[in-house]
Amino acid sequence: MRIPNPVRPLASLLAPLRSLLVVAVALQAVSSVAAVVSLIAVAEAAQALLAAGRDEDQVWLWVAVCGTTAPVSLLTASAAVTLTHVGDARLQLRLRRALADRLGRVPLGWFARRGSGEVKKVVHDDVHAMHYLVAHTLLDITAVIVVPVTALVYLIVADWRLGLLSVVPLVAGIWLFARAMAEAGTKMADYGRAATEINNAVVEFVDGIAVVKTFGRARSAYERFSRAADAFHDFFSRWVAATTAMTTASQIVVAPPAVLLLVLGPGIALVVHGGMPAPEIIPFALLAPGVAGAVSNIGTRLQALRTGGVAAASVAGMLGTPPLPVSDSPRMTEGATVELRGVSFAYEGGPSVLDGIDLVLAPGTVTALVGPSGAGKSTLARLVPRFFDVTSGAVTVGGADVRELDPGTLYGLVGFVFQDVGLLRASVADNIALARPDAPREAVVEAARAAQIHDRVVREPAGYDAVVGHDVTFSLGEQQRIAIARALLADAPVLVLDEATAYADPHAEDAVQRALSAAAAGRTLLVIAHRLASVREADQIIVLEQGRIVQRGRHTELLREDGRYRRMWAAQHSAGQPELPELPELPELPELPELPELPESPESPESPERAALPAQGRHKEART
Ligand SMILES: Nc1ncnc2c1ncn2[C@@H]1O[C@H](COP(=O)(O)OP(=O)(O)OP(=O)(O)O)[C@@H](O)[C@H]1O
Repeated sequence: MRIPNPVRPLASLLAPLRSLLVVAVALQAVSSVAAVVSLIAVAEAAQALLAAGRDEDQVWLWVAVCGTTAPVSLLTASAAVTLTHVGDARLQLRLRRALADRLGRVPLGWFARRGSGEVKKVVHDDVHAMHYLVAHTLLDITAVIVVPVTALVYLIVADWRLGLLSVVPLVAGIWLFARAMAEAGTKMADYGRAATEINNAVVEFVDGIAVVKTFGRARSAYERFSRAADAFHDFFSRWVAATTAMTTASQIVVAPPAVLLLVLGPGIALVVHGGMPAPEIIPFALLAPGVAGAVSNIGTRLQALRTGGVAAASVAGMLGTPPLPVSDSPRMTEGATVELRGVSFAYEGGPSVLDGIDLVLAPGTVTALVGPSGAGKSTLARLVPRFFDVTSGAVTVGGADVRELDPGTLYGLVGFVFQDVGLLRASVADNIALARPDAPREAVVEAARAAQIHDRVVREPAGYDAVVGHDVTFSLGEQQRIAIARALLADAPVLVLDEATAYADPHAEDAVQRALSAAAAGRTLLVIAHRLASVREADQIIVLEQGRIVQRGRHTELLREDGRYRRMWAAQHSAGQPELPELPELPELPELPELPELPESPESPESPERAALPAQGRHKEART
């Protein structure tokens, strides 16, 4: 079996434990030698007993040697295992701390490309997978080497002819095992492919079960899984058939009966023909099976080494993730104006996603980002809290480039509510007070009221003490309102909201909009909106298309222009409101200058366009 390159990361991760592991391995070596010596002592005592002219002192001497080395072997083995476990506990703690530290310093955008499952696998599973390797495998490998070597040295000294014969099953076992593993090694990639195909088929089948069933595809999805399972079975059968003969042969030649037959047969012949005294055959009966027996455990040890090595490579890979560069001399900020100057951005190795963005977000104003799917709205919004660094240009908050701000300062300045809210398994109150754990309950409730989630929370018997995920499960819209409450309580002067109302139910949406308008007072608010109706009152609307700003202005101004915004508005209203036949007439909109003269809405005096829509239409605009 090929030991893959993960050995290098493994060695570097284990470097701080080197001296401890060296001592443990040395203790294990002593233990293995002592174990062999105690067997030698038994053999020698037996020979002394059976020898002509028995020397009783000699017998008792060997009994004493055995009585000493056996406990020494046990004690040193225990000490070695204790040391490796201590080292393993230290290593796990150190790795988990280092990983937590690194995860806290990588760009937030790094997480966007990875599922939480992948991060958990490395931080928990892979670190744990290294346990067996550090705590057990190193010692096992030491024993597998030291025991046969010590025994062979003794046997060769005792009788070189039978001693050399004892090497034969060992060498034959290793050769056959290596052949079996070489065969397995070439097929390892095929094994991985077959296993991945099954995985994908299962995930497709289970994840998409509702969709595939709805569209009558359950049978074909199941068939894909079935085909993958059959293919895996066929491959595995061929693989096992190809390697079984060699593996079995290697096990047979090192099995004690085979070894005894091979060594004792000629040994007895030697005794019969006077080539050696009969008692001298005893050490070979006792020790020769143990020499070759080491091979039978090699497979398990190598597999453990390989698994630990692969896990170490993942851990080392995550530890090697470049952290977000942090300025040595962080700048101070003044005010909460956000500015993007000549900003261009491309994801790593990808095409340009934003190009030449110039934008100023003034405190106390709401800026809405709109545009077709994939235009770059979320990307632009994420540049402000520095999920990613711009490719060129600069993003400034309070006059300071975000790259020159201390991350703590930046997150204190910029609050954000994105689509993936991520509530913690903690009480509702703790979830809301995440950024201000010492906030009084009244402040938490006030924020929840403003975010229109208070009524829902108090419907729970435990109210604000209900534990999310245990006592209460919130809908996506409710989760987002809790996140809004969290952002309001954090009271960051700049607030970035990505699809903040995407999941809100129609009844709550107007209220959330009002809460956000209130939150905007004095704040710099950047909102991504798919529903144009929700941002009609924004101070400026930025229309993005293919990463460029193609229009900017207020709602009424943009409707007057013959541009993307007006087409989007028309599309949303014609798609979402068949009851508004006049909306497809929007090309007539140059007459809109008349709009300010429309009667004011009683609920929303500053929104004449809103008042112009029939009440039922306000909630029915389709998303882009
Ligand atoms: N993490 C990422 N890695 C690589 N490319 C990405 C990543 N996130 C987004 N993109 C690409 O960047 C472009 C802009 O995506 P973005 O999510 O910013 O658009 P959007 O306007 O917010 O779209 P939507 O309205 O559908 O959410 C798309 O082509 C998208 O495929």
